[in-house]
Amino acid sequence: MVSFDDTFRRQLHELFVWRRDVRRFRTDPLPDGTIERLIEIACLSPSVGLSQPWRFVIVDDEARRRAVIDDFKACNADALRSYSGERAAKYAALKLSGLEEAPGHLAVFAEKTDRIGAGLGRVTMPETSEYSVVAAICSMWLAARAEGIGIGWVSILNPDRIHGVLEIPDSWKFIGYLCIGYPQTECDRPELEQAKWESRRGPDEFTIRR
Ligand SMILES: Cc1cc2c(cc1C)N(C[C@H](O)[C@H](O)[C@H](O)COP(=O)(O)O)c1[nH]c(=O)[nH]c(=O)c1N2
Repeated sequence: MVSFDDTFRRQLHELFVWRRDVRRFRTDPLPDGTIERLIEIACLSPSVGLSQPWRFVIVDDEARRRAVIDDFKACNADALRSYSGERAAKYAALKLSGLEEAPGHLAVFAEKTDRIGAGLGRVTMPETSEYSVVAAICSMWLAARAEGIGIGWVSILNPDRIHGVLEIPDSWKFIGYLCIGYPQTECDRPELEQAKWESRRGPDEFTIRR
């Protein structure tokens, strides 16, 4: 039996508070095997029917990384055009990826056709395979933070282009692109809150009873 004491619980709470979406990375490399170890932890996550639909692509190739950065720039420019006035000015000032600086690039996909798990839990809700992959990313996000490593989730990308750049099978659905590295700073408040883009709200705003 394993049990967790108050000290651990307090520290775990601190981990939740201090996990951040990181966009500002130091460029020093991660120790060999770091991303592989984080993937190992991610694979301990819950998954529908124990289907383990997560698929990880460590992107080391310079040309592919550059193509992802170019795609981000194009998508971000499109996104900027969807805002006007003060919002547009604010959006333009945000830093929304650390793709250029982060030593680690990890693309994450959900395998949609694999028979692992024999379809259990997915018959009425096939999207639960994507949910399982998101759960895996969250585990990795927290585990990384516990080691002082930052992760930034980038979704300002065109999934079809990412598929092409990385030569990914059609049955894999793109879930997210993660930048991984040492953060320049640490903070207990989301960067979007510091930039006055949005503020974090309390649980009362999101909870109802029936
Ligand atoms: C599915 C998904 C997709 C994205 C994000 C998150 C998630 C869950 N986030 C990070 C997001 O902005 C961040 O989590 C919130 O602002 C809250 O900040 P903390 O994560 O608490 O630091 C994010 N951030 C960013 O700068 N560029 C991006 O493309 C995305 N995309």
